Amino acid sequence: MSASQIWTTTRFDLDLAERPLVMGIVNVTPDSFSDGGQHNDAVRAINFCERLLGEGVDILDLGGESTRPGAPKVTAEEEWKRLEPVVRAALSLGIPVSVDTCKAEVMRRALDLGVDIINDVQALRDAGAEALVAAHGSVGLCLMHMRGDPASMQQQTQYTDVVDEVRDFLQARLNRMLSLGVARQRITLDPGYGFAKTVEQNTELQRRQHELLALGCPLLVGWSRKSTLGALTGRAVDERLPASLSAALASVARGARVVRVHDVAATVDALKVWQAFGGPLNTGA
Ligand SMILES: Nc1nc2ncc(COP(=O)(O)OP(=O)(O)O)nc2c(=O)[nH]1
Repeated sequence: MSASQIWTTTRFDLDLAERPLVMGIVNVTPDSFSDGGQHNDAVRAINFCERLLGEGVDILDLGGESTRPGAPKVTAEEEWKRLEPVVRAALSLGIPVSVDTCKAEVMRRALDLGVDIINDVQALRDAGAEALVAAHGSVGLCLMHMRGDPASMQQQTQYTDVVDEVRDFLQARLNRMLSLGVARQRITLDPGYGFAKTVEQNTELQRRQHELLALGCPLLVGWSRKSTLGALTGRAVDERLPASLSAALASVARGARVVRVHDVAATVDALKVWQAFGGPLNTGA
């Protein structure tokens, strides 16, 4: 069953997905950490969406503000000005469209246009975001772990046990949204690789990622091109495709159901081979 079929029938019930899904990153920003400026206007971003469709993407994730460490804040007006034409065009492509935003105002405008998923790296902590999403009964959600904001998060890496504390955070956010009536099958959870975590903490979280499966929601992960992969390989941000593919497969082997990536075609190929070779899903190994 394709991602679109899952969406039309069950609205983001990933338990029906027969394989890990590929979420393609479309950053309509001048300053994203790896592709900033490449799709920074509506025409180029829309063309990129169409290219990703041809490469086999399952979900488009549209972002209008960088979340890299130290990224400057963008107003809701500016963020939506960047996103609106791309959202409108992406919605006409017939595959699920996600908007990557922390702002309730941007969420509202995206939901009014009919986007399928809200992907919030701050797990709906903006005023009004919880109620807004809960009121939209069919929208899919990704709740991610981070601390602080892009300006402060890398100063907040003090954990007793990073995996336990990420799990406890996600459990609390999940419980909150369930208490507001959001159906569990609409929710994915994300450990937030690269957010308020050191290289060692990111790798520890990966090694024990399967422990997050106890939360009972599909995991969405985003390793693509991130600085931990650079630290492990010595590769610059534009040389991290092999590392990104390896990290995506490692995450899938430990239970991830959606991988959020820049390089869709390569990831689709890697997952095809992994699946053909009997790659188990959610092994927890
Ligand atoms: N759910 C989820 N969303 C995310 N959004 C942005 C980034 C950062 O990557 P990118 O969008 O490429 O960079 P930037 O934030 O600089 O635009 N990572 C994640 C992630 O790991 N998980």
